[in-house]
Amino acid sequence: MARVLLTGAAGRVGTAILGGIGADHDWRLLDREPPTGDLADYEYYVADITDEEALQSAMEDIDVVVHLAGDPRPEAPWDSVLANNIDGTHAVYEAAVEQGVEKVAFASSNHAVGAYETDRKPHIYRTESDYRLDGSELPRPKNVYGVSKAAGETLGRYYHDMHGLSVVNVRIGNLTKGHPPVDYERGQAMWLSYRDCAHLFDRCIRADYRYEIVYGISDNDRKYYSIERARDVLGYQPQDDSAEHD
Ligand SMILES: NC(=O)C1=CN([C@@H]2O[C@H](COP(=O)(O)OP(=O)(O)OC[C@H]3O[C@@H](n4cnc5c(N)ncnc54)[C@H](O)[C@@H]3O)[C@@H](O)[C@H]2O)C=CC1
Ligand SMILES: O=C1O[C@H](COP(=O)(O)O)[C@@H](O)[C@H](O)[C@H]1O
Repeated sequence: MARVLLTGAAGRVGTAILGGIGADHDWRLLDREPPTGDLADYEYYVADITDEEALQSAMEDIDVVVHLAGDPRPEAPWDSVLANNIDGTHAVYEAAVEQGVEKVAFASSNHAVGAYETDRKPHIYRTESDYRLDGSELPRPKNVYGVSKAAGETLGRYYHDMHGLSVVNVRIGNLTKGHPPVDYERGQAMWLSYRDCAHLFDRCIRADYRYEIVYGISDNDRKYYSIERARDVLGYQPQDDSAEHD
């Protein structure tokens, strides 16, 4: 069993992960919100992600950090993404190096590459399109939230190259519980089910890798993100497809 620190555990992605693989690893949780419901059963740190002392303590004897904490709003202002997303991710990597953590899985976003869609939409959201981003392309954000996610990916590159951490950046699509977004082609093309989300982060915890950027979507008929890298490197085997909900 890996010893895993999950930051941002009280949010939607954290809920999907713990709901699917909560029994499969030895978890420690961190969030600035106090635990409610089942979260109270876990070892839990209530702290801001920029609190270096709390991070040092939360990462003691931890093998893998799954870093989700941050401002998830595409419309988030600069001061918020600077503090919560960029400073927060920097603080996580600093503590990870200090505490000898082996791997970090970072919740990046489709918004790190949102500008590739300009002039190509809505065609690329449709089944007949074979346009794919595969993770080898440069970031092209359309908002400062996306800029903060690109910065997080680059921080990971630095901490991999200069400090030897294994890093996987998961450019998460659109996570929704139960069914894909309705009347939203883009959201259907980048849908990530709760089940596939939990499985994908399980693979991030278990697999061996160096520095990776993968897309976190289900195996949707409509897609403009390739999941081949996640399949090849992580052993990701998604079970869901937004088309099954049409
Ligand atoms: N939900 C989605 O479809 C997607 C999410 N993501 C990323 O995944 C991560 C999690 O997103 P969600 O679960 O959807 O968001 P959420 O808002 O539901 O959860 C985020 C959690 O992080 C905590 N948090 C925020 N700032 C913090 C801070 N400064 N210190 C400590 N805890 C803090 C919040 O209290 C919350 O529990 C975010 O980094 C987001 O950018 C990326 C792409 C898509
Ligand atoms: O990064 C994120 O992306 C999803 C999907 O983006 P949207 O533009 O289709 O809403 C978003 O729902 C989530 O809040 C955000 O963190």
